[in-house]
Amino acid sequence: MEQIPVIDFGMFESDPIAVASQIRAACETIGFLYLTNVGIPQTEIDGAFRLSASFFDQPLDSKNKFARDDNNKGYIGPRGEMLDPSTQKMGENKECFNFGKLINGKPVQPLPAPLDANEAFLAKFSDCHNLCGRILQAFAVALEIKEKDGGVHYFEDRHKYDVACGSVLRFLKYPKGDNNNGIDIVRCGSHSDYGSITLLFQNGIPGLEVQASRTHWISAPVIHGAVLVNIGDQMEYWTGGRFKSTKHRVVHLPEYADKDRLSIAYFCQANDEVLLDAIPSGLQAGSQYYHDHPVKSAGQYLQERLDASYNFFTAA
Ligand SMILES: O=C(O)CCC(=O)C(=O)O
Ligand SMILES: [Fe+2]
Repeated sequence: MEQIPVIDFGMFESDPIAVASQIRAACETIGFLYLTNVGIPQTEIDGAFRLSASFFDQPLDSKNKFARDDNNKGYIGPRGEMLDPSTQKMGENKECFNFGKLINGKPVQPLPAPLDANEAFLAKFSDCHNLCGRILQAFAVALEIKEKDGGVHYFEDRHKYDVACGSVLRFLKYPKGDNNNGIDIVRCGSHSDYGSITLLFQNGIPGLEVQASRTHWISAPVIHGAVLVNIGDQMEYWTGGRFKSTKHRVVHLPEYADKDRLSIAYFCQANDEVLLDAIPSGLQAGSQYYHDHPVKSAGQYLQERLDASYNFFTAA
C-alpha cells in the first residue's frame, strides 16, 4: 500500500462490516489509517493546540518543575528522549508533556496553569479513550472475534478506564530552526509505538513519515478533520503479526524550517496485567510468531520500551 487510506468512521454504526473490512486492509498492510467523522470537533483540537503552544512557550525552568515522573507523566525537555537508540547519538531536540487519566474526575499528577483549570482540556483524555474503544470494536469485528469469546468488546474489555494502564495523552513540540545544525538528522527517530493503538493530531506542519518497505518511506500528510491512527506493538502481538506495528519517524522539511511543529498523540495501552498472547480470532496467524516473541504483559512490555527510550544516558 503506497498511501495511507482515509476511512469514514461515521459509517461504523450503520455498516460495521464494511468499515471494519477497510480498517483490516489498512492494518494488515501499512498499519496506518486516517479516520474522518470520529466525533471530536476540530474547534476542540484547535483549542488543545493553543494550550500546548502556551505551555511550551514558558521558560524551561518553569516547565522542568513538572518533570516526567516514575509513572511516565509530566514534562520531557530537549534531548530527554531517544526513540531510535540503535542509530541516534543523542536524545531528540523536541519537548513533550505526558498527561495521565483523571481518577474520580481529578488529575493525579501536578499540572501547570492554565491546564489544571481547563475543564474542556481535562476531558480530552476520556474523549480519546472513548474513541479508541470504538476503534477497538471495529478491530474485533475485523478480526472476527466470536460472541462467545468476547465479540465486539474483546479489546475494549482489556482497556478498562478504571483499571491501571500506561495510556498517555502527549503534547509534542519540535522547535523551528534546528534543521541545519548538522546534529539533528531527524526530528524524531524511527520507532514503532508501544501500545495497542495511537491517535495522532498534527497542527498543519507535516514531516511524519511511515516505513512502507525496508527501504522506502512515505509521508503521512496533515489531513484537516482526520485523525491518524496507527497500530502499536501490543496489537501486533495479539494478532500474531497480522496487524502491522509499522515504524515511523519525523523528518525536517526545509520549506517549514521557520515553523515549530506541534503534534498531539494519544498512546492507548491495554490494562497493565493483560497478556499479549494470541487472541481468539478466526483469522489468526501461525504460531511461529509466538515462538519468536515471548508472551509478556502489557505493563511489562511498556516498561521495557520506556526504559530503552529514557535510560540511554546511564546505559552508554
Ligand atoms: O509527532 C509526530 O507526528 C509523531 C510522534 C511519534 O511518532 C511518537 O511520539 O511516537
Ligand atoms: Fe510514534
